[in-house]
Amino acid sequence: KEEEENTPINRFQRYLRFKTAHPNPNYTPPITFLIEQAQSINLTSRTIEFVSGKPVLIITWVGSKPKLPSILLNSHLDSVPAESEKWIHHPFSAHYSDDDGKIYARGAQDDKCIGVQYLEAIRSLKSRGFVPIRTVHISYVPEEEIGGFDGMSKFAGSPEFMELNVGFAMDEGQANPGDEFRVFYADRTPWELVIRAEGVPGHGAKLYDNGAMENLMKSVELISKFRETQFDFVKAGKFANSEVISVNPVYLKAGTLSTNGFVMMNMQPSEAEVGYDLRLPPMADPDVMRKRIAEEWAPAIRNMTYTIKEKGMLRDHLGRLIMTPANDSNPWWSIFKQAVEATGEKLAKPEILASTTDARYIRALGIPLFGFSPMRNTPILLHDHNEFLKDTVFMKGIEVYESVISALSSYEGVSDQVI
Ligand code: MET
Ligand SMILES: [Zn+2]
Ligand SMILES: [Zn+2]
Repeated sequence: KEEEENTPINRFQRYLRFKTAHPNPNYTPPITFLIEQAQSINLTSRTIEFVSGKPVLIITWVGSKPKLPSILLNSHLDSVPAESEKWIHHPFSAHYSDDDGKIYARGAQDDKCIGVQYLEAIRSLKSRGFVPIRTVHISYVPEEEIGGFDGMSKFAGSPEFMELNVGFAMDEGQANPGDEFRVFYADRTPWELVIRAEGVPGHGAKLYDNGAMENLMKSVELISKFRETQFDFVKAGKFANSEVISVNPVYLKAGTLSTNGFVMMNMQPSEAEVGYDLRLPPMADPDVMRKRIAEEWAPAIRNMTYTIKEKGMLRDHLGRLIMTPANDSNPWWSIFKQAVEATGEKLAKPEILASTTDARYIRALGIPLFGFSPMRNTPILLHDHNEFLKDTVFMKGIEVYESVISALSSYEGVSDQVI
């Protein structure tokens, strides 16, 4: 038992058991745990609360040339909710069986694995006497799953972040069912699209034009057609999921309520509303999208209005697409790739991530960043039931990070210009 308590797997289980799932993440216990871990390997840590109750933790390993731009390894503390009754093991038990080696927990893949692997890799490098040239910072941020506004967005915009003098960063990626590790050089940008229709109400038995529901349904059909054309490119193998525009309905709201809370079934309502999760790849033209929404999906001539909440940006303040070059023009790419390959592993072709991470706030500052979660031969289970990671995959990830962190922190080159 005592032996078990000192293994990397056990430390991973302990981190997984903290309830940091929305809607009520409690960030204090995992931060206390991480600070203890940092102290056990003589790393310094500090916590900053940009928003009360939503702390950011920064753990630091000072390099021998601390004036060189640093390396930042980021992960988020929070996770999405889990419907425990639909799991085979409780999502916060971090159930681990020696038989199949699977560790079940919400956050096992997204993204508590990397949060622990960063520290375990450093623990191992330290035990071997490795000394970094560049300073390495590890950040743990809250609120990623709800957009990062009270987390990484505030952190990346702070003087404290500027002082870290970050030259290169890494953040979460995604699992691969195949043999290679995946790496991501950009994210898609999320838009929350809400479309509303208004019209005259009418008797449920009456056929008439320009009712709110009828007008909203017309738009829903048009949007479904657009969704289909995008999906067809994916199905035909022309583009990856992350290279097209996705638009998925997430709620519908309509109906006239009677006093007891039931919908009046004989009443065509005067208002109706639909909400979509829309994601744009970096190369998409947002103006074309806005025009399509204004003219086709929510035209004023059909008494429709809309709002778009852009939860990210496509370009940085200099008007450049927010992407990190994943080729030899970027020295960090070469160092990263070689470091992964030095462990006997292979990298898949660099990709755009279909979803969205806090990486966008760091890349927007002009800092090169790759998304990477070293999970291969692993089904993609983020936000799904029965999220798990195998012990062997977790342990291999530590070895890969040892190689990556030692290579990145040893780079003395001058190519530190913000790209
Ligand atoms: C909407 S901001 C990003 C939150 C989450 N990571 C997602 O991709 O949905
Ligand atoms: Zn994540
Ligand atoms: Zn997630």
